[in-house]
Amino acid sequence: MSLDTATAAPKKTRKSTLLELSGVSVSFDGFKAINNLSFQIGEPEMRAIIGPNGAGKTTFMDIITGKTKPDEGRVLWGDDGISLLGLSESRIARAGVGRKFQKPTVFEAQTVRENLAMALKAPRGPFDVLFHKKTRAGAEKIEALAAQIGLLEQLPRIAGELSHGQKQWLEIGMLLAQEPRLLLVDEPAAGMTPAEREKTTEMLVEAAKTRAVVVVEHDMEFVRRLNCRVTVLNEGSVLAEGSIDHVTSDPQVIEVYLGR
Ligand SMILES: Nc1ncnc2c1ncn2[C@@H]1O[C@H](COP(=O)(O)OP(=O)(O)OP(=O)(O)O)[C@@H](O)[C@H]1O
Repeated sequence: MSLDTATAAPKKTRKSTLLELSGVSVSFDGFKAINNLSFQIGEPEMRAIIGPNGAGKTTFMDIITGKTKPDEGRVLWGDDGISLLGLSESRIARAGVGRKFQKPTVFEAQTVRENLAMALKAPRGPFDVLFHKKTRAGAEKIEALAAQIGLLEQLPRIAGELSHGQKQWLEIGMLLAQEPRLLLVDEPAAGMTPAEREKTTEMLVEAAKTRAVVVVEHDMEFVRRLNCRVTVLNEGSVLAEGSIDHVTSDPQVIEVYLGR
């Protein structure tokens, strides 16, 4: 070992943890939808979540965004490990958690440009008032975002005229405009053509270079192309975690999910 290597500061080899859930449980009418769940994601990182219907995937995301408060456990966020449990949904959104639901929710009567402009100007948070003022920097940012989501040519179009896939990308762009540190994406590939799926993969992989991205998806080919660590949920807990090859060869995963 050279002197230089020996005296150099230790290299940061691990991603820092952005979000950590530990021992989280939540029951609905006595039914444990989430059962002693522990989960960690770093920044940046891409993570896929798979699991059978009713495994708790939606509830897991609802807990992160503050829509559902757990009965037990901890949900810690950011460099200082602050608890998200006492925070409202809009406060959590402002802290940097963005969520993309399965159904696209863009402003159909506005153009693609207007949709992105509103998202850029909007204070972070689902119910905050939208207001906007045109600036040169804003126009450049809109174009950069549109390029990122493959909609540069579509900027003047009314969002309602876009294809399903394009609407999904527009919404991803609107979320990225808010610069979330964690982006939660629910079944992005649903209803998309193979070409659209491929573009969506590229977009998410790119987004995950600078932030944490959690993708809940049933389409295993799509998950494989994300080329990331996979967490398998079942009955509200983590059943398996690791590479796609690791989890898809796990006999328990095959039994509860893949072998259906
Ligand atoms: N508000 C609620 N009240 C009662 N039960 C609920 C509620 N929300 C979820 N559940 C139940 O908790 C379990 C987990 O549901 P969840 O929607 O989180 O699963 P999921 O993995 O997202 O399923 P899917 O793949 O079908 O979307 C299910 O059995 C569901 O019926």
